Amino acid sequence: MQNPRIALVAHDAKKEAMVAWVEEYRDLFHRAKLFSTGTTGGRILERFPDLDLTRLKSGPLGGDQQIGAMVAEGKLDAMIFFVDPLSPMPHDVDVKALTRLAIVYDLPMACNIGTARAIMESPLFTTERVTS
Ligand SMILES: O=C(CO)COP(=O)(O)O
Repeated sequence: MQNPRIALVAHDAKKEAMVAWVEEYRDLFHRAKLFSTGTTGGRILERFPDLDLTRLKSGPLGGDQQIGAMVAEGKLDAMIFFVDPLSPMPHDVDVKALTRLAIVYDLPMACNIGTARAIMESPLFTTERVTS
């Protein structure tokens, strides 16, 4: 895929892991269009300022819902969302809604590093899609 459109989101306890994971795939991400919730995007851009990354609102302030709208409009090719399974979230309903939309629209979505690696190394990103 030439310019994959990828959403990157991480809860606070997972933000370091997200930045480290972006480092692993930085070559691919340099030709991707990235979209992140506010704080996650800020952390990624601090480390990789040259990425094409659009920061949306912070998750608890509507960022998850903005990404959900992109899913519903077919504007994403994959979503990587490192969820913190051990902390209660004030915006848990938004997280659930976002996950639900990824299922509804059959969007490849990873909630942990293992699945995120599997997606990035899948034919979706490693081979050119033939379009007619
Ligand atoms: O809370 C989030 C996802 O639910 C992430 O939002 P931030 O990237 O703004 O911290």
